[in-house]
Amino acid sequence: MVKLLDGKKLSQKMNVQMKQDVAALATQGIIPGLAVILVGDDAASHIYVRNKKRRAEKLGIRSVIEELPVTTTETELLQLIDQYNRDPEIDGILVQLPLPAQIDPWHVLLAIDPHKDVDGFSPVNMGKLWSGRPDVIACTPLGIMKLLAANGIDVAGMDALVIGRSTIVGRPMAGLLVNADATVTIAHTKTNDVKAIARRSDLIVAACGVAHFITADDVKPGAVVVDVGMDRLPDGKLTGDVDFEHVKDVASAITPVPGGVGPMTITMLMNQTIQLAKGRAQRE
Ligand SMILES: Nc1nc2c(c(=O)[nH]1)N[C@@H](CN(C=O)c1ccc(C(=O)N[C@@H](CCC(=O)O)C(=O)O)cc1)CN2
Repeated sequence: MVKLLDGKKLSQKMNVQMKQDVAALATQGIIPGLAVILVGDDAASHIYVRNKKRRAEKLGIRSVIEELPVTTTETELLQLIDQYNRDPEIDGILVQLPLPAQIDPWHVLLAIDPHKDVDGFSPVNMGKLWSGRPDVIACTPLGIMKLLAANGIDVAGMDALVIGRSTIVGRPMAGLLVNADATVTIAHTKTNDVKAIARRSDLIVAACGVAHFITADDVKPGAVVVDVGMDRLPDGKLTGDVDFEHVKDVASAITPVPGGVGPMTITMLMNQTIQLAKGRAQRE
């Protein structure tokens, strides 16, 4: 029987601990603070940001949502980041991606104080991860590691394939897997025969943004399959990079879309905001 890696269920379970952590911080006079900056009109980003706000409210985290027009300049955005870098009641700063073309995401990542970089995308935090000394970690890959661990899946010794080399998922995912003693291949658009690599992998993390890219023929029997994709079928239905209906008959464990990796992303964001607030409590 295939094991369903249910991110919604694990998120609900983690809510209990997070609420306790927030209550404990409150006794020290600390309310975790999260600043979320959204530039532009991307419809999906607006939904994600709204969900982050709701989730923060439920947990007792103070969230500040900045919705900036699509015409915002890089200088204006960097000034706002600087304001939150200096705000003692803000523990985490997140700039929702993607950004409009006039803003260079690299400049944004350099501007966020690494101690408040709740996304873990800044070069300091990415460097720490790849140095085997992780601090703040990108939420989606961290959520995947939690989901695997919560389901008793130890990646040590596994041949793992990460499809995609983005800052949000592929690169930090590979770093986490290496740190957990997996042998990792990162595939990208120029990789020769990614499907052949998939067929010999014990773990596949698909983050390529192509609906149903991984089919049952690409999966070794018993492999673990993690789907980070959020793609739309021609009928508008949300699906992933993995052909779930057929791959579930070959894999030993698999994440659904929706309800797998996605919910864990927001859960880890909340958890890391709380962890950063705990750091503030220790310093004060
Ligand atoms: N600064 C960041 N930008 C972006 C990140 C990020 O981690 N940091 N990740 C994504 C978007 N994202 C959070 O920001 C995100 C995407 C999807 C989900 C989610 O819960 N998905 C649901 C399905 C939702 C739907 O029905 O459309 C699921 O998979 O079950 C959460 C967070 C890009 N930008």
